[in-house]
Amino acid sequence: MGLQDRNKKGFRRLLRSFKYATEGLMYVLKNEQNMQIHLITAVCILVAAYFFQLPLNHWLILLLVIAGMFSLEIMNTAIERTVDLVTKDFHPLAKRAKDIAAAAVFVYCLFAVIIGLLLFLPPILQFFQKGQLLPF
Ligand SMILES: Nc1ncnc2c1ncn2[C@@H]1O[C@H](COP(=O)(O)OP(=O)(O)OP(=O)(O)O)[C@@H](O)[C@H]1O
Repeated sequence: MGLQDRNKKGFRRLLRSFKYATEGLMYVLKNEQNMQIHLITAVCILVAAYFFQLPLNHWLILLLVIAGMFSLEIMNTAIERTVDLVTKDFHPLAKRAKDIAAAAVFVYCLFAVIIGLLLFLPPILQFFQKGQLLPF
């Protein structure tokens, strides 16, 4: 979209916004190792949720946590690139901004792990108590 189109409204602008958002998503997926790790982890978690036949409300919690994780990593990358745009030199404030953005992802990750344990531990324990080899 040219900068002159910024104030235009309508379906075409909506489509363009979608295209740019997709480009941003593809960039993060291609270039950010952490995002690739989040993606692989999310797939494993969803496969595990399927095998352990988690109830719908647990699926909804998992999906919310995964969506939050992805969104936060994307915002973290946006902040990193913005800081790089402002300065390529070492600057204490650049360090602060990047470290704080990374801290947001870290805090979310910690709570995501706690939520994952709370959701998966009961079915895992039940699975071993039953002495089953496979949960299906
Ligand atoms: N311009 C800068 N000035 C001072 N410290 C910086 C600067 N750029 C990066 N750092 C420090 O280096 C760390 C790593 O920064 P970098 O931009 O490489 O991100 P990253 O940790 O590789 O993130 P990711 O792996 O998610 O891309 C930052 O958290 C910060 O502490």
